[in-house]
Order: sequence, then C-alpha cells, then structure tokens
Amino acid sequence: MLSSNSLRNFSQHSSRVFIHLRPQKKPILSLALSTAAEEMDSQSPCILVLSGKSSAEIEIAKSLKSSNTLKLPANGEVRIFVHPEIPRPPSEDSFQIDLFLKSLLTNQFGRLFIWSPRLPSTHDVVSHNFCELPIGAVCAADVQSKGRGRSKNVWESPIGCLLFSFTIQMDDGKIVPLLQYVISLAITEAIKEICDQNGLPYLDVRIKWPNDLYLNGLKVGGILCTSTYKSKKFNVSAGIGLNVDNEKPTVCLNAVLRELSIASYKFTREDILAAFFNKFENLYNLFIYQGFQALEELYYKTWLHSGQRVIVQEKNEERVVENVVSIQGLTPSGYLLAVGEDNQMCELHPDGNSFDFFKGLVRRNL
Ligand SMILES: O=C(O)CCCC[C@@H]1SC[C@@H]2NC(=O)N[C@@H]21
Repeated sequence: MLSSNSLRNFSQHSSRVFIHLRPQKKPILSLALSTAAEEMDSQSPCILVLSGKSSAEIEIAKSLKSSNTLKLPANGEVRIFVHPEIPRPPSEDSFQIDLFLKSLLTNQFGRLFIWSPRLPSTHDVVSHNFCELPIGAVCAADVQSKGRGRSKNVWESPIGCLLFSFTIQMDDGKIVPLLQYVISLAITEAIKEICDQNGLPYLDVRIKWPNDLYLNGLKVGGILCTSTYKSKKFNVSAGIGLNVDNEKPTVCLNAVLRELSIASYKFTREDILAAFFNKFENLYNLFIYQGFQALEELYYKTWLHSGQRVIVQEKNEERVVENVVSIQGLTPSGYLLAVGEDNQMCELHPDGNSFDFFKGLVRRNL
C-alpha cells in the first residue's frame, strides 16, 4: 500500500461505489488560511526552540543547533535556540516547555521537543528533517500558517489548539495503516486519564473512522499520517490537531468541560501532550508486540460506528443498486468490515473523492 520513497497520506484510495450516511456537520478546522499570514511568514524567519527530557536529548538539541541542519521546505529561513534560550519574552499563550517535560514519563516518544511560536506546519518540520531527528522527536507550534490536513486540505491552526507532529519508524508495512487508529486512541485515552486524575466528568471524545476526533457531534480534532520508505524502514510522520481552548468556530474541549462541570479546571495543551505520549508509548508497544487485536475492544468502544447502517450505492452499468450494510469492525488491513442484509461480509474502502470518508466507499465482498 505504501510506495517506495514517496510521501503518502494513509487515507487515499480509489473510487467506484458510493455510500450515503445522514449528513455530517461541517468539520471545524479545515478552512482556508489568509494569504496575508503566508506572506508574513515568507518574510520572517521561523523560530524553533529545541529542548530535551534528559541530558542525552539536550545534547542532541545542542548538536542540531550547532550543525544548523534543520530545514524548512522551500528553504524557509530558520533560527534555532536551545531551551531556556528564548528569542523574545514568551507571551502568556505560549506553550510552556517545562510543564510538558515534567509530566512526560516516556522512554522514547516526545523526549526531544521542538517548539515554535509560529511556523508553516509542524508536519513539514518533522517530515523534512526525519533523518536528522531521533525517533519519537516531536515538533509543536502555538500557531501554524500553513497547516496540512489530509487530502491536501488546509488545516486552520489558531491559538488555543494543540498542534504537533512526531516521528515513528516501523518495519512492517502491513500494519502501518493501523497506526493512525493507535494514535486516535492514545488521544482519547489521554483525555480520559486527565479527567480521571482531576475528578472531572468524562468528555465523550469519539473516533470517527478513519482519523477524526468528534465531540458533541462536531469535529474537534484530526490526525494526519504520512510515510516514506527508506532502507527497509517505514518512516512515519504523525500529525495531530486538537482544539483545546478556542471556541471559534464551533467546539473545543474547554467549552464542553465548562458546560459539564462547575470546577474551574481547564485542559492545557502541555498536560494533554504529555498524557498523549505517556499513553501512546504503552499502546504502541502493545500494538507492535501483540498486534492491533490487543487494542480492538477499546477502539470499538471509542469509535462511532459499531452497528452503524450505511447505504451502499453500486453502479452496475445502467442501474444504480442500493444495499444496506451494517458496520462490524475493522478488517486486518484497517478498512471497514461490514455485513449486508444477505449476510455477505464485505470490506468498505473510501473512494478518495470526498472529504467525508463515508460519502464514497468502495465495497469489496469477502
Ligand atoms: O485532515 C485532518 O483531519 C488531519 C489534520 C491534521 C492537522 C495537524 S495539526 C498539526 C500537524 N501539522 C500539520 O500541518 N497538520 C497536522
């Protein structure tokens, strides 16, 4: 599924048959960015502040600074600092690196940390510098001016959103497409854990297959995974956008929490990012050593689709035939497993034409 040396979005597939679901509300974050912002970015250098959990990662940060190897696409100008050096006083909205590093308890993921007050895309930093960075390195930004969504959509990335990308390396290409499900689950589990630890009511953040996060029927986040194949390894850049604290235009975690609880607690990006990596490292190890089956039960509890009935329209020359199928789970390759009214099992693939994956699915009988 992944071609050699080409950067591919996990979720692009070809088209034939259509499925209609009830209409989905519009995703909140994928809106056009202003060209003024892009122009501003092309003139000012991009600031990257490097830091590390332990002295080993701090040494890597220093050597990345002295070798000046980190690059942006189109040779955008970069200025590198090593934390706690700072280019200018941080604003009160700035990501607090020390809070994040203090709560991070991992052995590998998140330990080399790159923060920027504003950059085009964290995904670009990670994917363009993949081979220079240790596995598990993360880049987070307060604001992105050219955030990337899946299928070449732009991803609006204002202040208040958690915006980050990190590196993963995998040997087995067959399971690479399942990685985005492990990441989705690590986000929802991290939010649950923070609720638990702070005596808060649960926020019902759910996974909309394949890689959206929904809260109260609205998109609150999304996951983008791209990969290249090099020296027999799959180099995966995983990017996550999650609306933590920006009420515009629709939904964010803190607004929903305020409706549910009188407590003054607010989710912070630093806590969520650390909790994410703490969860992800455990789930990822289970996934690698025991397979996705070890996570399936939890995944099906968290996604929106068990038993969901969808209408498949198959175009047979002149006629359009409609069939209802009911979603049962995932197939081993990560597509939707469904059963028809005739008890025929089938696999549903997105057709790659529609922003809403459920609006175009190809059916393949099993
Ligand atoms: O289209 C989607 O639903 C996935 C969007 C992923 C957006 C995140 S924000 C952080 C990272 N950097 C990017 O440019 N994109 C991802």
